[in-house]
Amino acid sequence: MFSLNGTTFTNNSLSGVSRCLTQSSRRVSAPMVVVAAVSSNGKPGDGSVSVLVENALTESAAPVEMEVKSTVTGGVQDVYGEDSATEDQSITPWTLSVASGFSLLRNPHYNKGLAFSERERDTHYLRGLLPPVVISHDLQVKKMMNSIRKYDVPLQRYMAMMDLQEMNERLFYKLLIDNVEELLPIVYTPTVGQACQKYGSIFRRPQGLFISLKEKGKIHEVLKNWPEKKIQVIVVTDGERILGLGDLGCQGMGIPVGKLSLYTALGGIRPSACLPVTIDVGTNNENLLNDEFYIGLRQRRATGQEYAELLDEFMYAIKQNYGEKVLIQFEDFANHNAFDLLAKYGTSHLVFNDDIQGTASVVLAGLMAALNLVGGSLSEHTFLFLGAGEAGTGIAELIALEMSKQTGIPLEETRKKIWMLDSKGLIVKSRMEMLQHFKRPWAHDHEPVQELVNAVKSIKPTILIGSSGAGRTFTKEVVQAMATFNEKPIIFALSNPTSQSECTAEDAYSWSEGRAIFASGSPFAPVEYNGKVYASGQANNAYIFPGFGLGLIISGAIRVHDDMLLVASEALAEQVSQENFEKGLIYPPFSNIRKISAHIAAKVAAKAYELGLATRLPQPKDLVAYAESCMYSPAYRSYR
Ligand SMILES: NC(=O)C1=CN([C@@H]2O[C@H](COP(=O)(O)OP(=O)(O)OC[C@H]3O[C@@H](n4cnc5c(N)ncnc54)[C@H](OP(=O)(O)O)[C@@H]3O)[C@@H](O)[C@H]2O)C=CC1
Ligand SMILES: CC(=O)C(=O)O
Ligand SMILES: [Mg+2]
Repeated sequence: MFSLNGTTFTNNSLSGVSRCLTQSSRRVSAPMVVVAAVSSNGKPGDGSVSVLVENALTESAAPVEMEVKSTVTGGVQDVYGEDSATEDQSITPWTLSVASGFSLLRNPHYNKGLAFSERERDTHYLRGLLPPVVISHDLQVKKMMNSIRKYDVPLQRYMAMMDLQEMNERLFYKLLIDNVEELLPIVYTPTVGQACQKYGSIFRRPQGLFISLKEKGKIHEVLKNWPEKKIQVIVVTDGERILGLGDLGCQGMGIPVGKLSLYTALGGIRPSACLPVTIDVGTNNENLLNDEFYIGLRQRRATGQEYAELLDEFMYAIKQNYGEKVLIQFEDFANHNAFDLLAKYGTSHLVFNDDIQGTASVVLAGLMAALNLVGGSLSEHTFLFLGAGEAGTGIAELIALEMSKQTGIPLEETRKKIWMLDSKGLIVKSRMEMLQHFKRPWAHDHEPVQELVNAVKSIKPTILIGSSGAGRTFTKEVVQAMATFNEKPIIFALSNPTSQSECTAEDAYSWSEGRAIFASGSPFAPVEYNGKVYASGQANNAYIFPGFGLGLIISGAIRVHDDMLLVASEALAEQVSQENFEKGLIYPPFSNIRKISAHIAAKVAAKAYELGLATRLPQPKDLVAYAESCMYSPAYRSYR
């Protein structure tokens, strides 16, 4: 235990105290680092734990290095700072210093690289550690984009981005925000898929928490090893259905890391409030099990009670550590767990399944916008899905709900406008007994149909949605069939990454003779067909979850409700401009995403207040302005 300027530090309370200090200081400047060679549990350890403390202690804190040498309790300190009477006992070698000099440059939260001003270089012992030039944040962005563009291989660009995130967090986020359309495909789909496939080889430093079966019984303590304490959003995966790439086990970590970087860049959640988690219960991926560089548990997946117990311990440890209002986003779980987890924890925690709910909301928004181009109301359309899993049935249910709200027709009836095909063919009543529970509402009267093309010809959908994870399944025959009975066929190829997309933008436009209204989960470059350029939209839940999460946080919501998903869809659809429609776009450009997120957040928050699910009172008058004011900005802070 020791005191500094009236604040008492103990081994156990150190990190907690450090966060309190951070929270209480918005106008901080001298970045402070506390270093102790103990574990965060307060036990003597072999590693060192760094806890960042923005200096809120005094207005005039000098950026000098202060060392507090500890003795074993009760001992007498000798001239060397050691207690010879107790030298056989373990000690805690505390050092406490303002982050300055070399350590400041190595600290991603505070580092500004060449943007440190002349004054900061003087006051923070940076002279000589940096070349003489001082450059602006904007010039740093330009320079970094130049370097990133030099890499031809997307994975190299991804690694350069990850290195930057670990070197200079604010530059990383400014780069991403200022160049979102160019960099989204790098930090997110499709490149993040490749990164997960190679995560074992490219793993350098922890970007999130790995919670494996080895941590069973200790998850509460493991959470304390994460340096940040005030967590608002957790994205968690167990790696079993990573994009359309299948079971990538522990290497799925790239997904929570990527999603959370979008929470910050697109939704303005502070990076320190984001926690990526990968639950490792093993993998059934033989290639990974035999890969010497695999980083996860080398065993087949635990299931049943063993799985449920680990998840249960995790969910309750989260609540114990971070409280009732931390948002837990389930991501890329396999459907045999995803629906059950959402149902199980939906009544006790603030949970959101992005694949089921976020995808539903983004697709509904795209459809609402598409109706401006094709006419008719939702209930006048007929829907066919290829893929009846999380994404497919999640979207179908939200569309049916919206149709029911618009028309007053019961949900059981509106569902009849929606047809689904899985790997065994069209979902029909005769298959009912064998169907998983989430497919049953979609089993309608029809003779069995095996092939998609035959289902298209028989059902004659106006809207075709791919959510199968099976690449190139919208064949020429399928798209041509859609174009024979639809003037403007609406075709969504949602599966990620690009390799798994049900068709390409070029396929959709050329096979439909330029008449398709097309959107895809991973981006495609504009396509030229018959002398005209067609730009397609990206139907990806990245439009929804950042703003949705922000809305939950600013209202202090305690539960997610379907009506919040519906208003999020409306908010997104409202952001599509006439100019976008004229280009055939049904989503607004990602370059406006922070404004879009603020609108989504405002509508979600308003709905939370209306439903009595908001706890942050009183309700702000202008929720859009409030949402915007809460958003993290990557602008550099100046250090005194
Ligand atoms: N754009 C976006 O924002 C999002 C995109 N996705 C993408 O959607 C895809 C599916 O995800 P998700 O729903 O979670 O996965 P699921 O595993 O839950 O569902 C996949 C469904 O596709 C069916 N399927 C698989 N292969 C075929 C095939 N060849 N023909 C017909 N049906 C097939 C499966 O059938 P069966 O049940 O018989 O096995 C299952 O019903 C992924 O690629 C994912 O990346 C997901 C979320 C968001
Ligand atoms: C986008 C997304 O969440 C997925 O493909 O799983
Ligand atoms: Mg996902």
